[in-house]
Amino acid sequence: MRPVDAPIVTAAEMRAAEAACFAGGASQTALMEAAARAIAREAARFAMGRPITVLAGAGNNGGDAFGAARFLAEQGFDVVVAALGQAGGGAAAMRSRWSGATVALHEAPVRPLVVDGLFGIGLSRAITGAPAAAIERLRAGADFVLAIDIASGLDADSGEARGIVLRADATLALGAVKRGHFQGAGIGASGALLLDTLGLSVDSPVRMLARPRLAAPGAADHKYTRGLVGVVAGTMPGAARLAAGAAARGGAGYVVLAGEDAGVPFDAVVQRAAIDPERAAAVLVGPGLGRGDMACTLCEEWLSSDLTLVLDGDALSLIDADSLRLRTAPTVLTPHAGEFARLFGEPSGDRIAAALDAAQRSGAVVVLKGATTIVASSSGEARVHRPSSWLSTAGTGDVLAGLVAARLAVTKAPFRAACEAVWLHARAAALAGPALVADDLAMHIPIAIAECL
Ligand SMILES: NC(=O)C1=CN([C@@H]2O[C@H](COP(=O)(O)OP(=O)(O)OC[C@H]3O[C@@H](n4cnc5c(N)ncnc54)[C@H](OP(=O)(O)O)[C@@H]3O)[C@@H](O)[C@H]2O)[C@@H](O)CC1
Ligand SMILES: Nc1ncnc2c1ncn2[C@@H]1O[C@H](COP(=O)(O)OP(=O)(O)O)[C@@H](O)[C@H]1O
Ligand SMILES: [K+]
Repeated sequence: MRPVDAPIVTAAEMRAAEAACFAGGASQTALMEAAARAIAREAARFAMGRPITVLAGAGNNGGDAFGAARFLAEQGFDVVVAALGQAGGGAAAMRSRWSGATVALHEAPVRPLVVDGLFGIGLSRAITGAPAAAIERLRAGADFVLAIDIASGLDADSGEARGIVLRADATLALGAVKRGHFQGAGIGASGALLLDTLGLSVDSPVRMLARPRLAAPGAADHKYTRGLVGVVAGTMPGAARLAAGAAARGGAGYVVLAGEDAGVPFDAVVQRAAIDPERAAAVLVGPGLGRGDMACTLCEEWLSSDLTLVLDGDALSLIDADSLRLRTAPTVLTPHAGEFARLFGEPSGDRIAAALDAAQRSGAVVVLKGATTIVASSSGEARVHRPSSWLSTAGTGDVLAGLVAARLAVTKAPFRAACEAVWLHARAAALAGPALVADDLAMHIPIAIAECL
């Protein structure tokens, strides 16, 4: 199945869940048989009758592979297993049940479907030498690679490549999806992500972002109760106008664009005026703000206010992460990788862990943007989402910042608001389609909202 709202685990969390399952009386062989059956089911779908090469390493990932080969052969598929090393532990039992053709990895025949059971969450060092050469040869010749649990060569936590990676067209995650599927080289090397939980009970405060449930305004609502968003314009007023337009379409009742050079807003609900602190439910500071003296002063003024803030773009270059802890009102930060590194230091491999650390340190909700976007709260919750790569165009971050401010004004709940905004932003991108520009994105927000009512 395609995972939705699924927990995302580290290798250590996965091993703990497996251990709890065994402590509850389940046998390792039974779990591996269930895994093998699930892999054979998916492989059969992708093979469509074509010959299959199954790669089997020495660990349990290889055990899953030997079991899958047996089930596929029983269904009549032409299967060869290419093995690396001597299977031990539970994998040895699976190997002993396989009586079909087996060759060494370096002799693996190139076939249309390759099932990758070389290494899973137990990868402990870089793949180099003869196995790396075999991987390159097989990938070049295969039409389709199905990875068992995780593509071989990916670090299960950070998604970083350790030596060569056998890039997959689809990955069947076993038990739970892993952090490495969403990060680093794992973004490009996992292909379509599928999940079989194998009946394991896994929970985590880190989950895939699900479609939010939104409510239409109530009969008693008016423009102020629905939430007034203030957007502070600076030296590049176009960015603030874009954010204001997104905030207006994101459900805010009223949007005020403030600044000397704000220009004429192009949306009826966006007024050019000063932001009334008594009425503003959320204020966005940063898109196109500039970094000069004026921008510094504005930033300091808003930071010292007791208003809910979204800090984006230039504001993120003018603030100090630790001073945010002094704020009494909620703060949401929306940095891209460069802004994040400036504020909190270069993240180690695991960006999810880095975003959680940053949220804890600053006390703010952190939206770490990129090919995978992570929403992290200071209480240790995170939601992870992979939007369309067509978002990688100027101005889409301003749209997201405006959306966060709008959802904050509506919900008054920072983590929830950031999650809603990230989902709506990605959905609007999917609706806008290829070659989108930031203005198209804003136009599609109402359709994305309609899908959540
Ligand atoms: N527990 C269960 O019942 C279930 C587990 N499941 C499955 O188990 C998988 C985890 O299995 P695992 O822990 O055995 O580790 P795995 O990924 O097979 O690799 C370890 C082996 O590879 C070797 N090795 C590592 N790096 C290497 C390198 N670069 N080059 C060469 N060798 C290298 C390493 O050698 P060592 O480091 O010990 O020298 C060891 O021999 C998991 O992803 C899922 O598929 C599911 O079916 C659910 C049921
Ligand atoms: N490769 C990518 N795949 C998916 N989304 C991306 C990718 N690169 C950037 N994005 C998204 O595009 C937006 C860019 O924001 P940002 O870098 O702040 O740009 P800008 O400041 O020009 O608005 C973010 O929402 C980010 O998640
Ligand atoms: K694998």
